[in-house]
Parts: sequence; structure tokens; C-alpha cells
Amino acid sequence: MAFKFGLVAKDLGIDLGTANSLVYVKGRGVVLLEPSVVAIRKETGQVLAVGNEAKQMIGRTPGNIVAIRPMKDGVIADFDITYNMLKHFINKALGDKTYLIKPNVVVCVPSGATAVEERAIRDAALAAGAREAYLIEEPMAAAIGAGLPVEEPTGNLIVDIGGGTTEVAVISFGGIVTSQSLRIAGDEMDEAIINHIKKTYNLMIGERTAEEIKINIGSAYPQDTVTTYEVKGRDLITGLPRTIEVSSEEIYKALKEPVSAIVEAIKATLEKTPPELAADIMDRGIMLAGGGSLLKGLDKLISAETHMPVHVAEEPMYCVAYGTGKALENLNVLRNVLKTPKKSIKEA
Ligand SMILES: Nc1ncnc2c1ncn2[C@@H]1O[C@H](COP(=O)(O)OP(=O)(O)OP(=O)(O)O)[C@@H](O)[C@H]1O
Repeated sequence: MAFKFGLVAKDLGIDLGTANSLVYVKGRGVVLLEPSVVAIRKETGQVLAVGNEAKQMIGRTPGNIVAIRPMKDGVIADFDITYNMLKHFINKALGDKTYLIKPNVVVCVPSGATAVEERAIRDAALAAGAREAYLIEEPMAAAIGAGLPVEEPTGNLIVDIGGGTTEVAVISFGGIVTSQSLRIAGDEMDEAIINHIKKTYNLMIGERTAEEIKINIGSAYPQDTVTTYEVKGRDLITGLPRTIEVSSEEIYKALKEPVSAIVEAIKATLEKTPPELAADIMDRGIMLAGGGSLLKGLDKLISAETHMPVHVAEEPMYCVAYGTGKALENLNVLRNVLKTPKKSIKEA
């Protein structure tokens, strides 16, 4: 018989992302990486699937079932669905047991989140079973996860490019000195590809296809060799399925707008950086994290535009989760990098 009860639950670090959620279990590392998607029955609101299973349903569901991404632009767009998703991930990470002592949870929030958005995330974590929910700003978690010495009095520039948000932050001495949170990241790149294909070929493609094109042949810097990719979609005039071939060159051009917005945000942050810290960054370079930093040639472009060395973190999609994990493992040491938990909506 399965052992259904436990005494003390292991503490958790959660990267609740727009595109993906990751859960870090204290002492074990990242145990879960699943898309932040929930499938629900429209009429009743009943949750049918969460994560991988729900992502398979995007664009393929009958009218009465909708696949929702409850985190939009990095913040909670739908509280109840986010709560359900968090609960599912927490239970899955802890092995579906009931615990007498619940886990402490560190959840990341975008640096641009409002107090209301922060409370919503904290409340969702508490409602989903956390004993205490600590918040950590996403760029701080990404910097810790990428191995930057955030506690030292030296300038570090981290750029975390996720699905919904790009976070650019200068960190020194355990605090964020200046930062910018841009609601342009991987999703906007996918959208730019959808629009390009619609305009050029009168062909409608879905989000998943656009993401596949981006990952396979997308780039932020002109590539030496041109590659092509076969794309299936729906012809907007005949309404029938049609296959076309797109080239890496045209996708590079289609991605220029969102990519430029990210580069401009980095430049604007550098302009606001105090000179001593800017000099440190000049020496150490800019660190890129988040799945969006895997776009081919992005590091090269940022380096060319800022005249600074640029490094991509080792496992960019895991950085925030590793950072929340390290904060958990060293709660006492890293307490000053955590945000003071604000009162929940119910307590306020
Ligand atoms: N090889 C790749 N090339 C380009 N983009 C990629 C690649 N791999 C993943 N991505 C993109 O990275 C994004 C997801 O990154 P990540 O998981 O870090 O985001 P998130 O944490 O869920 O989002 P956010 O930080 O906005 O909440 C998606 O837009 C995905 O398409």
C-alpha cells in the first residue's frame, strides 16, 4: 500500500513562469519542469489537466474545453486557475502525500509586479498548501541561479528572457540597484513569426508551430548559412491546410522588432547604472538567463550593441529555479535577498 502520510514536507522553491513552471525540492534539486498550462471545462470550470498533458491540448480541444495559461506577462491573470496549477505542482513535487507540517515555499515574482500581484502569488501559494510563502524577485533568483556573486559589493548585470517578461537588473551587495521589467520576451517572438507568416503567405499558424520555427531556425544575428523549415497551417483564403517552406533569413527579419526592444532595455538599464558598477559589468560581462536567451545569435548581438562581453548561463531555463532553491537552502544567509512577505488579501 502506498504510504500516504508524512510528517514534515520538504521545502520548495518555485519558478512560476509564464511559459514553464519549475519546482526545486530542498536537498533534491529540480524535480519538475512543466508548461504553465491548465485545461478546463468551460461550462463548469472543472480542471481536466495541468502541465504537459494540458499543453498537448492547446489549439486541439473541442469548443467546451479550453487550455489556459494562467500566468500572463509573468503575473497572475487568473487566480483560481493559478491556485489549482500551483497545488497540482506542489502535490506532484511532494509525491501526493498529506503532511502534518507543510513546506516553506519560495516563489519568484517579476521585479515589475505590483503589490496586488505579489499578494495574489503569495495567497495562491498559501492556499495551495505552503506553511509560509516567501517571495524573491525573478532577476535576483536568476542571478543567484546563474552563479553570480550577488552578495558582494560588485556590479552584476543579469538579463532573464522568459516567455512573457524580460527582466534586466543590476545587482550588487544583495540588492537590485536598478532594473527594468519588459513585457516582451519569447511569446512576442512567437507572435512576430505568426504575423509574418500571416502577412506574407496568407497562412494561419498556431503558437506551438511558431515556437518550433523560432527554436529551429530563428536567430537574432544573421547566420552564415540559410536554412529552411517546413510549416503547416491553414490557408486564410481557401480555409484548407497548406504547407510552405520558410527560411532562417526571413525569420531573422521577423524577429527584429521584439529582439531590438530587449536590446534597448539592456542599454537603458546600463545608462542608469552608477559608473563604478558599470565598470565592474564592463569587466565581468552581461549574464543571460531564461529560455529566450537560447535564441541563436542573441549573445552576439547584445555584445555587438553594448560593446561588452556576454555570457549565457549554463542551464538558462533552470536559473530561476536554481536561484529559488539556493535561497531556500540558505534561508538565513540569503534572507536579505527575499522580499518581505506582505500581508495576504485576507489578512489585510
Ligand atoms: N532554443 C530556444 N531558442 C529560442 N527560444 C527558446 C529556446 N528554448 C526555449 N525558448 C523560449 O524560452 C521561453 C521560455 O523560457 P522560460 O521557461 O525561461 O520562461 P518562463 O520562466 O516560463 O517565463 P517568464 O520568465 O516570462 O515568466 C519560451 O518563449 C520558449 O519559446
